[in-house]
Amino acid sequence: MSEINGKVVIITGASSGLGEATAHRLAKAGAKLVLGARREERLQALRDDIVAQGGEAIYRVTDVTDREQVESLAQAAKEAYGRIDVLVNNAGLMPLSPLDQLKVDEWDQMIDVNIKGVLYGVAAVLPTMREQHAGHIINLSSVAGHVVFPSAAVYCATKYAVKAISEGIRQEGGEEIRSTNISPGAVATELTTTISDPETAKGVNELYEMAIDADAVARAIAFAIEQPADVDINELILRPTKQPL
Ligand SMILES: NC(=O)C1=CN([C@@H]2O[C@H](COP(=O)(O)OP(=O)(O)OC[C@H]3O[C@@H](n4cnc5c(N)ncnc54)[C@H](OP(=O)(O)O)[C@@H]3O)[C@@H](O)[C@H]2O)C=CC1
Ligand SMILES: O=CCS(=O)(=O)O
Repeated sequence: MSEINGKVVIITGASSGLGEATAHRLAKAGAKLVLGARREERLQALRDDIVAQGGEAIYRVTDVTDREQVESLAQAAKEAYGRIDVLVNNAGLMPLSPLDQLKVDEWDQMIDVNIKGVLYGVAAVLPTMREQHAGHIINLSSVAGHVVFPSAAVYCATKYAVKAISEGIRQEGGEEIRSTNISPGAVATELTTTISDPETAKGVNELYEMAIDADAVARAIAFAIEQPADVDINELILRPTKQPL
């Protein structure tokens, strides 16, 4: 039986894309899921789908920029299932644009969701994982957390930050807390819809013609979780085979 079976897994940004695909894959492997995002109707549909297929899931409407809401998501996991085994810190957005356009509100939003949201997730689960003497935090960085490219300075900065946070968790986690940094390249999701600059959107959408399916990332996440407790998969980079970046 898979190591995933019976594990309590919180997923932020579960209402679409990688979060949704991961929820489906982990539910099939027997995980007990706690789903968070802002769009309730999407979460409800996902929960219903998982339950209809014999899986276990609850959801809480969660904006990861609000620390109290992230704490409530973790609390819901403990109330429903008694523990937290894994947090998939996945919620994120990518409104790319050249720095000269000074889209400072979008810079703020990326910092709030992609960095502070991840940290609020860590703060919400770490005390419980310490009490349990076990836990696993999986953060969604990106290829953009390894290379910088034009129009992506702030997005890349957030994903480099996520990579640093993952390594910090690994170093401080000791024997108890596993830390996995997942860095995908182009994956077909709703991510590019957050780009408000038409020129940038055009270029990115051309790159994303090669995008791979979200389940590719879900499989990588499942691979990290299903390792035995003494094996910590720290870093996974996965791209479309033909992605040059
Ligand atoms: N797709 C790709 O090519 C790649 C994606 N990634 C990363 O993967 C992660 C998931 O993105 P992906 O699935 O592709 O994109 P999607 O746009 O499909 O999903 C993003 C998810 O984040 C949620 N979200 C956004 N803002 C908030 C918020 N304030 N609070 C809570 N949830 C929020 C959205 O839910 P809702 O709007 O309902 O709140 C949605 O469920 C991101 O961190 C992204 O940077 C990394 C590399 C490549
Ligand atoms: O996060 C996005 C993936 S890529 O466009 O940087 O490869």
